[in-house]
Amino acid sequence: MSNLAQIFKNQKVFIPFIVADDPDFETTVKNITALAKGGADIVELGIPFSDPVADGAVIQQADLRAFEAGVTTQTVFEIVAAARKETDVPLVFLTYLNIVFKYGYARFLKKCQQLGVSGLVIPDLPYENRDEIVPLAAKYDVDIIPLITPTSGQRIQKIAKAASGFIYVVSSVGITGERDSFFAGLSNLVAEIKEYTDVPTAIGFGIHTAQQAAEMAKIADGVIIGSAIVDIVAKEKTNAPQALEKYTQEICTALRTKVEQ
Ligand SMILES: O=P(O)(O)OC[C@@H](O)[C@@H](O)c1c[nH]c2ccccc12
Repeated sequence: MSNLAQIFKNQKVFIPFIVADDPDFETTVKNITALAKGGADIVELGIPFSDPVADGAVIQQADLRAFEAGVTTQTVFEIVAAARKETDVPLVFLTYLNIVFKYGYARFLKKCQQLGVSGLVIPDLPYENRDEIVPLAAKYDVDIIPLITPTSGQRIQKIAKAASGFIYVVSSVGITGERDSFFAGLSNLVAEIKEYTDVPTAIGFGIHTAQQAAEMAKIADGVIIGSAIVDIVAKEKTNAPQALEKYTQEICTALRTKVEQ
């Protein structure tokens, strides 16, 4: 079982997402540390990309702020190295494939291994193209986290069977951003995945309140929140670390008490 999968063994898992270098290097390092302190089990760090096709406005704006700060893939690795002096929280990257390709697959994966980045979520890598990176990633102990969406249909079985780390279950059809309702068949979708694999599941897309997080944790093994957190970073700027720690505590309390009592 991979390091990431192990994290899901004992409790519902919370995975907050932030964009690297939004709004700057130092704040990102502090934000990662604050999320860990607040109780995050895994931090998902987004590598800014010029064509983030799966992202809504909030994350697109965050990518632009990071570009203004001059972010490169190298900067993102430096941010992780700096954060690693403060925290050993498990990390995964959210990255579009081109960033990894451009850096060089082996070079990128080696860096991940050195810095303790345990997985990559690559939204524009379809199952059918996984051989592009999955076998190489395995050599560096990096899980490529597959996404399953409400439209995955016939492909669910093969995606689930080939998964490692955890499976990212997309809560609704569309792009990232806060929502008030989710795909109605979500619990059936997760149940179907569970027929094929023991690899844990985490639901993301649209979740922003503690109540929603608790509901999702009844369905899956973990919950991912991005836009709501990125929004806090945008509003609080250099005060973001405190605000993120508090928000993370609230979500973790909702996941671990309401659901499991
Ligand atoms: O922002 P939301 O709706 O809370 O969704 C999580 C999400 O931000 C994060 O996992 C993510 C950011 N960009 C993505 C692109 C594709 C899939 C997932 C993501």
